[in-house]
Amino acid sequence: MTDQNHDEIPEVIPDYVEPAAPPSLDSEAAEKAAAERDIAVGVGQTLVEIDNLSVTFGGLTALDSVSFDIKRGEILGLIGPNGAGKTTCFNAMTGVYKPSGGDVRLEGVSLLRKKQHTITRMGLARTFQNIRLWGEMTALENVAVGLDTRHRTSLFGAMLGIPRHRREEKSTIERGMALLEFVGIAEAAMTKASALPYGHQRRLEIARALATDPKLLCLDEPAAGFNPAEKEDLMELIRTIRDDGYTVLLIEHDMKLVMGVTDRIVVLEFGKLLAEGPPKEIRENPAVISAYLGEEAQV
Ligand SMILES: Nc1ncnc2c1ncn2[C@@H]1O[C@H](COP(=O)(O)OP(=O)(O)OP(=O)(O)O)[C@@H](O)[C@H]1O
Repeated sequence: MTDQNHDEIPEVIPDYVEPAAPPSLDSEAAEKAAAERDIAVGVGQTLVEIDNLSVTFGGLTALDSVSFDIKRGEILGLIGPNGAGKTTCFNAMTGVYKPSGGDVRLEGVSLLRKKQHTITRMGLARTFQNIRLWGEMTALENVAVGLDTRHRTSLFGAMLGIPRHRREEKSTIERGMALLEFVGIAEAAMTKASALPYGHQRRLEIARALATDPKLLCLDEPAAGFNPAEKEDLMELIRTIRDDGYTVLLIEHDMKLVMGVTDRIVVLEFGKLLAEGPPKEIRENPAVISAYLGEEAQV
């Protein structure tokens, strides 16, 4: 949904910041958090195809025949001025909005007409611009909800306490704790989500999305409301997530963050694809600069 927080609008395109070396991973936490995943298989292959995707709201075309690919193992930035169609694109990909045309394919399989929870199970997870956590549940319980989407025990099996259910319960706690550790908030595992500091809530959202073991993690403005130091930490976390074998699609208004963390960038303007390329190229693209200058002039 459109965010009217103009504090987040970049001052045109700031100086390019060369990405720092990735931090070392806590390999034990990473292994528990993603025990069943084939890490870094097929890096660089097409994971998601956005194919002539269109979304209309009444007379308004919010997304107009947009096409781009997301490659396995990359951090792809999705940027554009306010109202360009970024969140609409996320919503069409994740089954929140029904596209009026085109297709979205994950590993060649169309996501159209699939329910949101089916799309999650197929491997597409997201966070929201406005944090959506279960406020009365602890941080660990919030992550457990994500992990539950992967369990195979039937309700009947759970009621009978069959060994597989007990194993799954134990692994939920272990993997949940590993995920909280992975995003850096393990000490807050037993704290109610609503009582967590804002930055921890953002990290918890990411942990909950990772709990579904996604092939693609979509982050919608994860740095909104962060101070510069928190943004630096977030960039490090996003790189760590990518280096652990996940593919990331990132909507973000903060240009320093986008330029510093992404491998490639797709730019939307007025619902259309404006440009696509590596950060250095995008930063120097006259059409992109003028799109942002236009936005600045409107502020
Ligand atoms: N549910 C909706 N009903 C009607 N119009 C909508 C809806 N969602 C989005 N729009 C409109 O579609 C256009 C694209 O909005 P969208 O939120 O996707 O842009 P955005 O690029 O994510 O912007 P922002 O950076 O401000 O979040 C805007 O004109 C917006 O007002």
